[in-house]
Amino acid sequence: MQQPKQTTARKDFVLSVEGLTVSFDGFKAVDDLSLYVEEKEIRVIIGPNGAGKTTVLDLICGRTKATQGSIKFKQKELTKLKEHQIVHAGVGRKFQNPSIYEDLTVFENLEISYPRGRNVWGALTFKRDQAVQDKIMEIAEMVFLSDKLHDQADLLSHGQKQWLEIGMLLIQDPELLMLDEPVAGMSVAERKQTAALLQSITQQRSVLVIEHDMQFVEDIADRVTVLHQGKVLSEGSMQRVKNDPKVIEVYLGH
Ligand SMILES: Nc1ncnc2c1ncn2[C@@H]1O[C@H](COP(=O)(O)OP(=O)(O)OP(=O)(O)O)[C@@H](O)[C@H]1O
Repeated sequence: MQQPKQTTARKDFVLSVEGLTVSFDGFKAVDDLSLYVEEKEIRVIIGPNGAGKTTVLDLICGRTKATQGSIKFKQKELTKLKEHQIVHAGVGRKFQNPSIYEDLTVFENLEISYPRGRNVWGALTFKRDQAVQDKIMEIAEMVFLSDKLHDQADLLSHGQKQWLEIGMLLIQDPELLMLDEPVAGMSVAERKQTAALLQSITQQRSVLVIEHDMQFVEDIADRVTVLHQGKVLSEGSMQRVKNDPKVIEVYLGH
């Protein structure tokens, strides 16, 4: 039988996770997981609490080190890299709570995130040349904040803060964007706008999302991976997984 760890990642997958395992004191939070994400795909990971969803994102972004297995991003092995090297390779990660600078304006938050000015001093003192300005305008428009550019970030609504953080990741031009429950706490209108935002992001990039809101998942997902006890329980279109008796039993039926 062919072992997953010995297979070679296909070139057209932006992300190939194979045989990924992490044990915490003998407990396998992620257990021999394989997952393949295509270019420009929106993949949603769903599953019950404790299934290992957040741990998978932690492993991909290097926050948690794998016990076994491989994570290839465009042929580059991520399990050997440090968190900042993974960001540099083109993987952006948004956590559940927005980490924006509340006392800076929307413009300044985006400017600080521009790759040329990674630290606060560098970002605030470097010349605001036209290319940076143009990029900030483009991203602000994409994340529905062009009329808020000069507002201080703490004045934004919860949803707008989430969009700003997505904008701060987009300005770094990642090829893979990972989002942990991006619409939690958002209004219905904001959820719809976020779905549109993800569609526009995947014109150029791939997105990996953890989400519990099934309507949102249905609106955005190209494919859905259902995790259960650290393993893939089911995978495919939303239509397919929501009719899968195993998924209904452990997750959707509750
Ligand atoms: N650093 C850690 N040390 C020990 N156990 C951990 C650690 N991180 C996660 N776990 C355990 O691994 C399991 C998977 O957790 P994880 O947060 O990935 O689940 P999840 O699917 O994201 O759940 P939820 O939907 O509740 O966020 C849980 O049982 C959790 O307690």
